[in-house]
Amino acid sequence: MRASLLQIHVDPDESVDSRRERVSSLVRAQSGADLVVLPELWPVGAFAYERFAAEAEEADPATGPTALAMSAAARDAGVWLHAGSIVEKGTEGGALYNTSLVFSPSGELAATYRKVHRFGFDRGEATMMSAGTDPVTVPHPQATLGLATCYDLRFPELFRALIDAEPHGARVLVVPAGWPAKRADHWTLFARTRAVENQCFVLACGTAGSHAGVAQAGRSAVIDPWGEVLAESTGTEEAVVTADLDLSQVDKVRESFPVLKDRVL
Ligand SMILES: NC(=O)CCC(=O)C(=O)O
Repeated sequence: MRASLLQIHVDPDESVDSRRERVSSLVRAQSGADLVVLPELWPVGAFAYERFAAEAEEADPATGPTALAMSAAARDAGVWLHAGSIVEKGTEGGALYNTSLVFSPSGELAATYRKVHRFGFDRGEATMMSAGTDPVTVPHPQATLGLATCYDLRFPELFRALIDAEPHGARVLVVPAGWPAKRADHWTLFARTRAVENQCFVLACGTAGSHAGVAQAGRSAVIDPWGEVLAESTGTEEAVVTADLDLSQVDKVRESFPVLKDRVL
């Protein structure tokens, strides 16, 4: 599986429309990849709380501008696209969600995932967005994908639910994020930890730039089931991080070091 992570520069000087067009072109340039991944809330910025309500949109490509643009870009490139997340305008009484969108190469919306763990404690996303409730896996033809978003990375029990999902547990964990530079070491530490403890690939795709005064970590990475970093962005600028995943490594690592079988609880 060839995976390309697009570490998008998000900054308030660029309009959402312009960024949407630019990101669509970047996705179209990835034809040949088996999976393209975008970061969390790249249209608006993960910390631009004051713009969440105004930029909220529908997850349906028939009505939501980001969903429509990403559906078309996935189809034109002929790729599976994890389009990162949007501020989703839910149908339930004005609720907002941090919702990831996954498109198949035909442009069909194959899955949505509403972020379960909201960041901010008593402010920001935690007070403005509603929480998702369900772990989501996606049947990519080469490997089942498990979805998580940014702050979710701090909650290992979600990842256990993804690898234990029926009928097929996740083998590639996809984590779009808008992770701040000041906690960049946590981002890389947790991404590698989730790979090692679940004996899975982890695709960790962050943003570049700075929005709402929060400088972003960048440091997107592709990590294998032994915890080795196959490819990464060492800088904080916009970047494309590409790696070829040997998916047979998941079974090889699980068989040669069968730690998952020793779980008691
Ligand atoms: N957007 C987020 O979920 C930020 C998470 C974060 O900053 C952290 O976990 O630290």
